[in-house]
Amino acid sequence: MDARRAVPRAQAPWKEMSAEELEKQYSPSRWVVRMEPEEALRTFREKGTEATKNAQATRRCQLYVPYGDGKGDRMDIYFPDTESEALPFFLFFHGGYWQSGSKDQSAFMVNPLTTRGVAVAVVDYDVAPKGTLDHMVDQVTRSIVFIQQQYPRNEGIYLCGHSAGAHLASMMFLANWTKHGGVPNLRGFFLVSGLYDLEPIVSTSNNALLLMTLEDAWRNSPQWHLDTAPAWPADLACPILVMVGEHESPEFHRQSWEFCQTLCRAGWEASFKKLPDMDHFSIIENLTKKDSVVTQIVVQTIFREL
Ligand SMILES: N[C@@H](CC(=O)c1ccccc1NC=O)C(=O)O
Repeated sequence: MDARRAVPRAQAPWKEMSAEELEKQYSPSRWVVRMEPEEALRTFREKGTEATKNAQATRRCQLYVPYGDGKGDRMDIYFPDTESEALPFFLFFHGGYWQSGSKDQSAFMVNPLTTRGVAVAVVDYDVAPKGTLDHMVDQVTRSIVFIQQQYPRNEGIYLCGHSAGAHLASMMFLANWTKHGGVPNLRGFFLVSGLYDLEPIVSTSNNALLLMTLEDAWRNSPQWHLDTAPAWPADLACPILVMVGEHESPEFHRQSWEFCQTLCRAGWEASFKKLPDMDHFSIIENLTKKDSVVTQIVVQTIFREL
C-alpha cells in the first residue's frame, strides 16, 4: 500500500463512506440494540420529561432563570437541601443535534446530584433554525459566566454535555473568558457521546435545519483548534472525561477517542471511557440512578477534586 495515501485515509474514514453509510453513522438511534430507533428516541424524551417533573416537584429550584437578555437565555437551577452558596455546580447542556431538546426534558441527574450536595443547572439555548452554532456557543459561554458571577463562592463549576451539548461544552476549551468578563472556576468536564469534528455532519440530513457551511463546521470543530486555542487561565489539571457508549457507531467512537487524544496532546488531563452495555441514550438515562456507573463516575470526579 502507498504510505502517502494510507495516512489521510486512516485519519478520515468517513470520507470514504457512501452517503447512506455516513447518514447511518451519524444517526445514534440506529445503533441502539435494546429497542427500535423510534422507541429509543421516545423513551429518552419521556424519561427526561418525567425526571424533570419529578425534580421540580421535589427539589428546591429556580426555574427560567435569565442568564442574558435573549428570550432563549434561560436555565433551571436545582439546589441541595443545605442552604449554602459554597457548592459545586454541575451545568448540563442537552443534545439533539443542535435542533431539538430543551431543559424541560433534560433534568435527568438532578436527584442523585442534589442529594450529594451538588447544585445542578440545566441550560437552554436557541436550537436551529432560530439559533446558529456560533450563537449557541456564545449562549453556553454566557451561561457559565453567569453562574460564576451569581455564585462567586462556588466550589467548582463542572460542565456536562450530551451529544451536541458535549460539542458545545467542548467549545469552551476555545473560549476567550476575559472577553466575556470573567474567568469561571471550571473544575471538570463530562463529555458524553459528543461530536468534536463537525465536517462529516455537513453532508448528512442533520444539517437540513442547521444549514452550517463547511466554514461554520471548521470554525466550530474543537478537534482542529485546540493547539492554537487562547491560553486558558484555569488549571490545566482539571479532569476531562470523554465518554461514549459501547453501542454507538464507529464514527461516534472515533470522534470521542480522537478528541481525547488531542486534549492529552494539548496538555489536558483527559481520559476516555467506553461504557459497557450503554448506548447514546441509556448513558444519560442512567444519570437518574444514583448507583449507575455513569453517576458514580460523575460523583467520584467531583468529590475527588474537592
Ligand atoms: N436523529 C437522531 C437524534 C439524536 O441524535 C439525538 C436525540 C436526542 C438527544 C441527542 C441526540 N443526538 C445528538 O445530539 C438519531 O437518529 O438518534
